[in-house]
Amino acid sequence: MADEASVLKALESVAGPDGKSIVAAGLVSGVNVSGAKAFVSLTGDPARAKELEVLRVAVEGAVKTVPGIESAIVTLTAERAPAPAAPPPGQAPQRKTIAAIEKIKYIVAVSSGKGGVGKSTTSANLALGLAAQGWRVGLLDADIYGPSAPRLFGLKGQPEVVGNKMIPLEAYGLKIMSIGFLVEEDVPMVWRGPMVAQALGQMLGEVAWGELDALVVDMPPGTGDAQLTMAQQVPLAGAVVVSTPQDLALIDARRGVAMFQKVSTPILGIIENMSYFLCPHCGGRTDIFSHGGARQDAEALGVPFLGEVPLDLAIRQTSDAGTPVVASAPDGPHAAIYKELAAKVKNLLETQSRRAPPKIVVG
Ligand SMILES: Nc1ncnc2c1ncn2[C@@H]1O[C@H](COP(=O)(O)OP(=O)(O)OP(=O)(O)O)[C@@H](O)[C@H]1O
Repeated sequence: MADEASVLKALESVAGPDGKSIVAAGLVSGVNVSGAKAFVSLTGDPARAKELEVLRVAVEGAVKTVPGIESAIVTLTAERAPAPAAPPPGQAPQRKTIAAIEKIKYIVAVSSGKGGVGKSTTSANLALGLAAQGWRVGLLDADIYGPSAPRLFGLKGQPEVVGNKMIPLEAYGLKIMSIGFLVEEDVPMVWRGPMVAQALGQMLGEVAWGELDALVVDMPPGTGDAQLTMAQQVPLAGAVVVSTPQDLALIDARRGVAMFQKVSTPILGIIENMSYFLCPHCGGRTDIFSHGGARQDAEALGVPFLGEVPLDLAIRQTSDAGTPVVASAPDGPHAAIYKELAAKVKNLLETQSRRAPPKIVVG
């Protein structure tokens, strides 16, 4: 079976613009083999974009000669200049967009300041809630540290590649793409900045999303470099920040809000997850953590508070069984909560002016 080493070996025979092997010249920034598919990223000087494009085709040909490889996706990533300093007050930062995603009306990030607050569960149910409003919806699981779409939607297998595009998997009417479909589950992933950009670029620009009203992006938790890179590179229409009521999570949520503000992405609002406990036996409500913190935080930060989702056994069980609650019990009380949140998000997206269409910026 083909592996990264055999692909890299084949790449050694490809000469770069200066005649040296592209491997020796350091142009290969990532190689990933998944079954019979190879993903190769080339990183080079944007001033040589034309030469690199010719090279991309040559690399594709070379990779396909490796026994066991049936298709190759080769992408070009511009060498990133150091992150620009904060823009002058009142001026939006320059946005580097790595892919043209013109058929997607709104791209919405779902983010959290820290892990484990239910960001993925919220993303999945929010996406289903938007679909329930009649929208065509995609879900991009960009959580490179712990992709959860395979578990949440009970999806296994790899996306088919047709031409040079990956076909998203489908579940409950959503088009779904996850980094978890591309890499083995138990392979530890170490992500450097350019690889994050590369992976995201592939999942956005090299997936046949088709026409979508909304693409919900389940972001990696936290507010570090990877998250900032993503927020900068995706032409986001807005961001939803998920938080739990504990103080620490709220401090992190504030950081999450600040991160999007830094890259001039409108915050659509904060959702408080695991806000209160609903007893499955008596239906009684208990505020396990001090309640209302996210609402107060949202008010203090001047961003909308979208609503509360209870800590509820049915939500956990359905999420972990691959049947998110909005899909498995669409008329139940939990689905009603998510649908209401989705209606608010839809309304905010529609009322807020649409961002300029993304441009491919090289350099
Ligand atoms: N409202 C809720 N009620 C009950 N369980 C929940 C709720 N929201 C999420 N969970 C459960 O909490 C766990 C963590 O949720 P999830 O994976 O969505 O979090 P996350 O923030 O995406 O985590 P990570 O940072 O690890 O990606 C899961 O087992 C999920 O089923």
